Amino acid sequence: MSMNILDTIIAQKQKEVAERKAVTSLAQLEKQPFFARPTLSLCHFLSDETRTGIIAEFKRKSPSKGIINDKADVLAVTSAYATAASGLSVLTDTQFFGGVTADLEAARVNQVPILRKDFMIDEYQVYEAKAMGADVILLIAACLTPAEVRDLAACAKGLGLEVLLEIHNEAELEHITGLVDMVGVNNRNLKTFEVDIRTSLQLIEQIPHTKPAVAESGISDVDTIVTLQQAGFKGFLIGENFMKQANPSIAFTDFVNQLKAKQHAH
Ligand SMILES: O=C(O)c1ccccc1NCC(=O)[C@H](O)[C@H](O)COP(=O)(O)O
Repeated sequence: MSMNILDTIIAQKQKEVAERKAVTSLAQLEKQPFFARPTLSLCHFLSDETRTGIIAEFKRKSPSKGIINDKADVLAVTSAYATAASGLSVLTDTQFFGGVTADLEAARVNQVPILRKDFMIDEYQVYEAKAMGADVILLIAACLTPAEVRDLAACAKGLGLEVLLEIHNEAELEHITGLVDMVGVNNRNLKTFEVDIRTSLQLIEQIPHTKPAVAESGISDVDTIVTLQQAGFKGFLIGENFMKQANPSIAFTDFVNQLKAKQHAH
């Protein structure tokens, strides 16, 4: 049977996690400076109407696009994003996305919630997320069973982290549990890379109203945000649209100004 990109990423994660466990124990992670810090609530920031609902992602490269931006400075870019974003998303996967733990640690100077964007398969990674200063973890339904989602979410909640569960189709709605704080709908099919905003619009009706909904991937214009907002989405995860510009900070600020003008006109 042929492997898709998600299978390849997960196989690599299993190897990496085993290697890291052999080097750093949970007790050592617990002693790291950020481990004891009180976390910020992304749910709370998403409901703050003085912010935009945008979760702005620092993303150097991706399996679907290759290099997006290998020059951007993580501190400068995330600090610009933090002026109006409701949260930051920082990729910590190295092989497929060019991210590193130090990116998230550098972004931590910002007083907005940070999502550790990675492929979580083991409680060890949840401890790592807390140790590097994250506030939220991502659990991807496409690579976890409902029982694994429950266990990883319980571990996250025990450490004071919030959980964003990512789904992509109706069948994955079954992964939603009381331990999940927010539900993300990824418009990118992680197996084929096809992006379609209609995925979000089709699934929103079935997401419980108690869980803020986040539309993810392929968002590149303010009209799409307005459409998604009208459908009920509270969060908008955007990576490539800003990162592909030579200056992602300026691209973000221009986008926010356009969004405010559009919302003012409605
Ligand atoms: O982006 C990819 O190519 C990708 C491939 C395989 C698994 C995950 C992938 N991306 C993760 C994401 O979901 C996005 O980084 C995130 O939603 C932002 O998307 P975009 O605004 O389209 O960069």
